[in-house]
Amino acid sequence: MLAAKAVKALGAMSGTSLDGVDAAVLLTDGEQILEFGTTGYRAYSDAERDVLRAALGKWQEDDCSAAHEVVIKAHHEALSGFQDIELVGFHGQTLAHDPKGRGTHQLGDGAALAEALGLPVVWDFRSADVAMGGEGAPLAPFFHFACAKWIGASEPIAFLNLGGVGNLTWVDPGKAKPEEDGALLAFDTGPANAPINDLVAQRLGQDCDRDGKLAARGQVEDGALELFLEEAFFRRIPPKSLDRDDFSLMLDLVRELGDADAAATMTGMAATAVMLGMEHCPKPPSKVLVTGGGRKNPVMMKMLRASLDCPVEPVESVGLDGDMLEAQAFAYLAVRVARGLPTSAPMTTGVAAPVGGGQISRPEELGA
Ligand SMILES: Nc1ncnc2c1ncn2[C@@H]1O[C@H](COP(=O)(O)OP(=O)(O)OP(=O)(O)O)[C@@H](O)[C@H]1O
Ligand SMILES: CC(=O)N[C@H]1[C@@H]2OC[C@@H](O2)[C@@H](O)[C@@H]1O[C@H](C)C(=O)O
Repeated sequence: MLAAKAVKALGAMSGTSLDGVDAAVLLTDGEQILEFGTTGYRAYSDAERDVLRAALGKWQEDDCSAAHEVVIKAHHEALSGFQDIELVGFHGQTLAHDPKGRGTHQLGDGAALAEALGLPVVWDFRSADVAMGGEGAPLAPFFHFACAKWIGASEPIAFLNLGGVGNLTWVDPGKAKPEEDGALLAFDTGPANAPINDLVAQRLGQDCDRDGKLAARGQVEDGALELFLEEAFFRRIPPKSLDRDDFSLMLDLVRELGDADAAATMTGMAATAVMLGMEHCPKPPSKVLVTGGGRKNPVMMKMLRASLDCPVEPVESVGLDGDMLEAQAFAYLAVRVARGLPTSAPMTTGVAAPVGGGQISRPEELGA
């Protein structure tokens, strides 16, 4: 059999924290990571972020035309400066996620982006999984499996993404393929940065609790934490996923607290949710590698280290880039889609059988 061709793919992620578009190049055959490439970031302006925020929770494209313009413009700018790209993986902006009800909504027409960039674009990664009974999220786990191989892991490890929402992937690197039974277990752990961002935005007009400085001055309020942990979500057996605002009750739980105690309590809620999630893993991981913006919050990292029984390190400790892992993941998944390989499996999303999500749009000049 011929070896699969290596593809220079460009992935783009606009995450739930609404900070901007991450872009990253990856050379891959859709199985192995062959080389990490250049990266880019295009921040949303405050005005753009307000437009996106106003569109959260919306399902109809007609109700989101201003947000759609923002998403396409920002991605066009974020993705334009790269050389020799063969394929783009475009996640889009999640506006709403209700896999057992209305479905999942990632704003962004990949066909429009393909025309704008003059490149084939893989997009709509989550719908096929949801249509087959899956959660449609998280989708980075197949890439985490490839990362575990790339770093030469020999023991089970976990990747923890602390974005707006948190998600955990337990990996057994001894398995040959990610869709194999026992290779992966993945799920959203709970809210991570999104509610903290919302808290400091409402109370202080800031975009995040930078370096955990506010939380560091406060105390976790145990009563609020206990009420939070009563949420049925934490008792659900994974795979399971969340919408960005599923836990908006958190703001009510800390309403009476001062700013520092409220930030500390919310940070504690995110860390404790991870600890509870860890109990679902088939066996304890040898370490937890943390990716996403939350790894830059020392208070969050300290709380995680205090509550987990294994080393907790940023992914940089193994040579990965925690700001770009999700963008790289969608470059990787795009190549898998192009090759007809699955992108999720029963133990990553709860889907009935391994499935390849995503559709490919080619610009007219390349032929549809
Ligand atoms: N220095 C820092 N101190 C504290 N928090 C930080 C810092 N840097 C980033 N963050 C937090 O990380 C968030 C961005 O994280 P990330 O880019 O991983 O999220 P995302 O990709 O938008 O979300 P998701 O993974 O849920 O889609 C910021 O909104 C902020 O809350
Ligand atoms: C529906 C959706 O967009 N979910 C995001 C969100 O942000 C983190 C977590 O919740 C994860 O489930 C997912 O993103 C990552 C990239 C994923 O699919 O792996």
